[in-house]
Amino acid sequence: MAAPDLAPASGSTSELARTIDHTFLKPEGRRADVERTVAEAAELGVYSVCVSPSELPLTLPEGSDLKVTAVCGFPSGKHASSVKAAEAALAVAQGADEIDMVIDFGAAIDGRIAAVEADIRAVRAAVPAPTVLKVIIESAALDDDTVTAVCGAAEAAGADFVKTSTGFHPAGGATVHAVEVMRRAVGDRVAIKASGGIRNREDAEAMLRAGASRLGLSSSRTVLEGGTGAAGY
Ligand SMILES: O=C[C@H](O)COP(=O)(O)O
Repeated sequence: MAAPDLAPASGSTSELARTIDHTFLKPEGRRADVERTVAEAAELGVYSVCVSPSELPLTLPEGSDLKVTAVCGFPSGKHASSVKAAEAALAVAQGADEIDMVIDFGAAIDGRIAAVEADIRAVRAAVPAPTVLKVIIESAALDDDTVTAVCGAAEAAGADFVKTSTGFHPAGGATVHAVEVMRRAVGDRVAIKASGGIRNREDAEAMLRAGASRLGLSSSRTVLEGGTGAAGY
């Protein structure tokens, strides 16, 4: 398993940028939107650019150290495990450094945690380290006990990160409370990514203080510049 990325929050804008997966996942996204997102990610100095798997391979700016993140089983999580595994493996073959997979959170609500763990294990087996595997639990759709149980399943299955949200669920996105519950569940053994609905710097820094070490943001520029971003993905 890759070493968890647990660097604490720090005050500088460039250090905040290095916690960000700059994200563009709009279903109606066009190639020019993705190219703009990649260029903006490089300009802002963020950690990675996060896109849909059909956008891979990406052309990165010359000399850039930008990482590539692809989502998997996104956004519903209701894909067969073998399909998620194949999707993740293809994304890595096409240049993804990190995979953000969505669990079957309906199964989690049912209490079928062993099935959730098996689903994560299937993807982990398809994309072993050094690929970083993040597990999106859609925390706003789950109660705290279920969030805790799913975090345990993700840890047991070898995930590098647990991640709050897709940003697509009507129940909402990341909250400080969810990050705190996740931190209690995984300690410092698994890293935490907060994503979905983070629109300003104050909220971004609150997530980091609560225990996240990575942020998923479509409003990266506005957040880094201290403004308030619009809803988006
Ligand atoms: O994982 C990333 C999310 O889709 C980003 O959500 P957002 O558009 O609310 O920042």
